[in-house]
Amino acid sequence: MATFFSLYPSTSSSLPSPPRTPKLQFSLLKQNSTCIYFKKRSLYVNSVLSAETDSKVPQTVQTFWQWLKDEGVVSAKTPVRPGVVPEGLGLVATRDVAKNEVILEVPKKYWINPNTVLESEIGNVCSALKPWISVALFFLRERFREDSKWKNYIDILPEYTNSTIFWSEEELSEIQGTQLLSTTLGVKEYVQNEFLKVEEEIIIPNKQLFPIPITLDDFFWAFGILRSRAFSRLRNQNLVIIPFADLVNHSARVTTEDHAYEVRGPAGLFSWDYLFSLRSPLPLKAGEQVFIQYDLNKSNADMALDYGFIDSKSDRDAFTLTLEISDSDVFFGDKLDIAELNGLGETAYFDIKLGQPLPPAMLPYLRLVALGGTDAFLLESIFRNTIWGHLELPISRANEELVCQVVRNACKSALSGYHTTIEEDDKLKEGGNLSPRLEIAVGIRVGEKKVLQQIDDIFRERELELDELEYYQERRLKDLGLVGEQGDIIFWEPK
Ligand SMILES: C[S@@+](CC[C@H](N)C(=O)[O-])C[C@H]1O[C@@H](n2cnc3c(N)ncnc32)[C@H](O)[C@@H]1O
Repeated sequence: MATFFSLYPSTSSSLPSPPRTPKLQFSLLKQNSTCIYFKKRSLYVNSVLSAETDSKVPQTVQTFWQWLKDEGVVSAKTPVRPGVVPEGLGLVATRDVAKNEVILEVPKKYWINPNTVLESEIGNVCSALKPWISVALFFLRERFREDSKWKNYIDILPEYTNSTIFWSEEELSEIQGTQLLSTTLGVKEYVQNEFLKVEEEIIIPNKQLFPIPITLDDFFWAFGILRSRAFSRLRNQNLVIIPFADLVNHSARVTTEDHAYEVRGPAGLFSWDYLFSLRSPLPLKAGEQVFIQYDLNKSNADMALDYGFIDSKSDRDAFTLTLEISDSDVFFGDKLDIAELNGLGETAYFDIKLGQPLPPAMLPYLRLVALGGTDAFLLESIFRNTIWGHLELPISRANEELVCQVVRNACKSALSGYHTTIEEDDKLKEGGNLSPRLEIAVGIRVGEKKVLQQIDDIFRERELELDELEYYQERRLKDLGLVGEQGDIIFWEPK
């Protein structure tokens, strides 16, 4: 049966998720937080060209295409070919293609996943490794082998992308103050630590399997390849690279994600196998490029880190607020208990998107964290089953005011960490002519600032309404029938 999946989403894949980024001041609120470069194929052409017919398609791509033909993966009926496109390499239609028509099928024996590694010569030494690390080592070993079965494929892979993990210090300074910078540095540190571990435990003790030294840069290359090209959510496949299918580029014009399926079908002359089957989400004319949607849920920061480009849709602009119950809070135990009863923890992450309302649990969590003083009675165990309902509405003026102040201060503090203003960035974007990496940097920093501004606006407006809001005590009196129409308190006088 067909299974829905998309290019590697950060949550369900075996690839590591980026570490959460550092925090803002005060434990109430903490902050988290087109193009591709090739070593062997030095090309950057702005037209859509296709293999075989075009001398600009590098020899490596021609050889890869011939290999796919020889192996029977493609035939004269295959309606796409690799082509040079603005995004690097891509898939180009060789004839008109209907919407949802199957454009390619790749048999399972050409997929690269942790099982491929297990069945290889390094399978024994890699079996206990994290899936992404074993696949990374596999790629690196195959990359250096002249007799590799995968040589024709590995030869067409880019040397690096515009992912922020490949940026120089100078380029990274353009995202100063952003959550993306903290995430990027966190990911780089994580990858480096994993490399040092695997080098000591696997690579060095098994020199016969890894005769050519593997450097940290090599390891980053493999990480970048997996991060930008792995498909996931395929049945039982959290991390899989599908050569040929991984040439497909992303377009925001595609708004659905269900283009790829795992099917059973003929895989060669006499055999059947699982096939990775890709459909074109858009109708195409001959010569046009195939696009898919990589992941509707990724923020622009995720896209910049994983793929090295960002999308123009504003709801990709996001900022993650990290809230925390301080362990020095006298009510720490009760607050944690309440948070856990409601599916949250000592630390909670809230992804806020431009133009979207705040996540529903954010205000209750903020009120919980800020709860104290005369409101602390609500933390008593008799309220445990009803407290979250109370927290969904304002508790007291003091509590609501504290929440507003803390959020606004945190937003202001975060906004002061960027080295440019929204206006300056908007001007740079309008001017155009930015290098691909600067375009990402400007897009990310202006997007984050706009979200922070949006959060600040929400809590500024709330501050202005503090006198009009209805708080817990009034609601309680109303429930007891002790407040009149005008909000006046009805005193019960015994007859
Ligand atoms: C799965 S690969 C697609 C094939 C790739 N273009 C190549 O040359 O090998 C994903 C990479 O393609 C590039 N890419 C895909 N869609 C893009 C887009 N809309 N804008 C810019 N680059 C894109 C990025 O470098 C990304 O990391």
